[in-house]
Amino acid sequence: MQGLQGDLKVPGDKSISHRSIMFGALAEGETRVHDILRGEDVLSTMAAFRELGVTITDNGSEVIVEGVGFKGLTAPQKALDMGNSGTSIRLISGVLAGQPFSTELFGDDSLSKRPMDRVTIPLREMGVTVSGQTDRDLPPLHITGSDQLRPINYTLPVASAQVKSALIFAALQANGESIITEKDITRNHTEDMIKQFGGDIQVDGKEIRVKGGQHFKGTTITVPGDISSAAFFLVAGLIVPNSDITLKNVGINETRTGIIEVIQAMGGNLVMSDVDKVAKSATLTVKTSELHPTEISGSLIPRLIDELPIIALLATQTSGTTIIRDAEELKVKETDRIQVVADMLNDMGADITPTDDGMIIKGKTPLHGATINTLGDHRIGMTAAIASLLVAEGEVILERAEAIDTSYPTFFKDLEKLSQ
Ligand SMILES: O=C(O)C1=C[C@@H](OP(=O)(O)O)[C@@H](O)[C@H](O)C1
Ligand SMILES: C=C(OP(=O)(O)O)C(=O)O
Repeated sequence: MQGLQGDLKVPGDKSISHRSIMFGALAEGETRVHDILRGEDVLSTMAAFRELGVTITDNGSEVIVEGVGFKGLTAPQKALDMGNSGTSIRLISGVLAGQPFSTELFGDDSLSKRPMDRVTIPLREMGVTVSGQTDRDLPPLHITGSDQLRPINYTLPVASAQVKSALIFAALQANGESIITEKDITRNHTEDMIKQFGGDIQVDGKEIRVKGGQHFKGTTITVPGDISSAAFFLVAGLIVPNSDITLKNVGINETRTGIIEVIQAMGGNLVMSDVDKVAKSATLTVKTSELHPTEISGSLIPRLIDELPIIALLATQTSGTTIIRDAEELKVKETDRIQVVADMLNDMGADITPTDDGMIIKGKTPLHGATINTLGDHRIGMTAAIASLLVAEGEVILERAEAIDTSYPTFFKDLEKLSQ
């Protein structure tokens, strides 16, 4: 089998890209964003802020956001389309919490099945009027914010950076100091960015303190590559025979590097170089490796939550049984990623038992061709595409492959580059 060879700069981090638009809009003055991810989800965030009266221009080399400050957003003329993006709808709900006008937020079929009660419950406590569909507050959401928000002291019932970030955006507009306590530490890009925009936030382990009434100043942001996108090629490099690939400028924020720890625990040949501690990025080189199983659970889960579909594929090529626990959050992503990943890889010959909060994966299993439908989930699509590289018999037909544009529009071009 011909291996994957060469190097690649993976596209910008999706979480940081969303937030650079949001903070840029809420800051005073201009923000310039380099290497932003131009994936569908981030385009949804950009379109929403344009509807809220913010001028955002993309000249091809950088995105320029003309900040209006927390008081400068204007009521949108139409409902805001959040597309497929959980991050957009939940974080924007927190922004709108402090805006004294009404907004409707809606999304595609997948987003319309995702629970929003995790943000609406605490936002109501702060004084926001918000309603959704069914008892889980599914989208569409109708939000009427308040310019007299009460601060909140809230312990998150789920480990979710989206809920945490929505509450931080609301807290920044409240009358006083809020205390937000995490269930487990999750990605901290919102906290990092508040500091980059000249604001103040106190973090002590899982406890976060935020004062309302802050002013942010526009700045320049360079978005590092997305480790969640790099993950597909890290795994490909480890499991496709005769591979040796280098991924440059990959974000290595400590709240996102769970996959690196899993690869190391499995004995994978991964080398990190060119570490830039300020930009929080590095070069990662992987080579085809013999792997042994590990258990993936507890506080590691939020640090690799979006990588679990491709980690499941990795585990199918590992000699022994890999166990994933404590990952029930996977059920409320773009699809039920426990069931959909197990079904897809089992259809290709894997041995995966889905459980209530994870998977039991027995390896190594050879994989064969199958028809796979992404069901509109980008990470399912990319996992299937990498799995197809191992298929010796039959072919993989990928239906609804366009879902991949959500987070990685140049995925197939990059795969082709490494396949030459
Ligand atoms: O805050 C963010 O940018 C994200 C948080 C995670 O979601 P949860 O907060 O629902 O875990 C992750 O799955 C998503 O892709 C991006
Ligand atoms: C879960 C994801 O994104 P979101 O929640 O923003 O839709 C993801 O990118 O895997």
